[in-house]
Amino acid sequence: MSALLSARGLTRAFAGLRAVDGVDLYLEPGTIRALIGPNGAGKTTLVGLLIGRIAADAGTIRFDGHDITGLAPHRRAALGMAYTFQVTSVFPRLPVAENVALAARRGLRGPEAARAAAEALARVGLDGQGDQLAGDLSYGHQRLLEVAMGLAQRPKLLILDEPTQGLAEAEVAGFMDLIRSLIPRTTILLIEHNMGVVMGLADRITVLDAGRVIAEGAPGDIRRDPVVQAAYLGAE
Ligand SMILES: Nc1ncnc2c1ncn2[C@@H]1O[C@H](COP(=O)(O)OP(=O)(O)OP(=O)(O)O)[C@@H](O)[C@H]1O
Repeated sequence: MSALLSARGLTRAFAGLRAVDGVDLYLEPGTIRALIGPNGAGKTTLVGLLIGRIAADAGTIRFDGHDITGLAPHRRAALGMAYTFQVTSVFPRLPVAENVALAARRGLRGPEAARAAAEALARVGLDGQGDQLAGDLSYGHQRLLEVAMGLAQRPKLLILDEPTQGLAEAEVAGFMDLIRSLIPRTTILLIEHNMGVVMGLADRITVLDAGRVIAEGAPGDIRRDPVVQAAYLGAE
């Protein structure tokens, strides 16, 4: 099967330090990929390169048949890439439904945007709370709202940066069910520190360390990989 996203040789340095150093990444459609690695490994920078918020020094990125290497973030979004941030980015003074409607209108128009927004809210289970101010939702529900904002764009690829950070145990279980329910329509790239979530969700795991991919494979292989254990899992 051909990759939905393929990145080759992606490189980006900050003040001489290679935050991302010659990374290759291939995402099969309809799968869940986790990106893990110690603090400062380059995960957020890599995602920044994929979505176009950070320019690459070298390397190429193809997405759904297009070379997107030099494309602006909104053009990548229009091709079907959505992402949620590490820090919650909802508009607290707007109603929940309006937050999702705004996100939907980034890529879709009129009645289709309205339909996508309603669908996305229902998908994360917030359809009963559309009239509440987003800022009045619990932290966990705000994180779900963010996922709904990503889904409202009907993305082919949804990138989630530490989506379970700060969630209660019971919320994490619900979140995992939600992510599974998005497959195969949506492909998922997940930056995640919670190893239970990573091992429970990912089809494949890519391990970054000091800007390089040090391992990639199925969860069981990654768990047993001595290089990964030395660099990362052993330190947990
Ligand atoms: N805008 C920037 N300017 C300078 N250095 C940066 C910048 N962004 C990232 N870095 C550096 O690049 C390296 C990789 O950072 P990055 O945030 O991508 O790692 P990460 O794996 O996402 O870490 P964390 O798990 O802590 O979020 C770090 O050494 C960081 O200090």
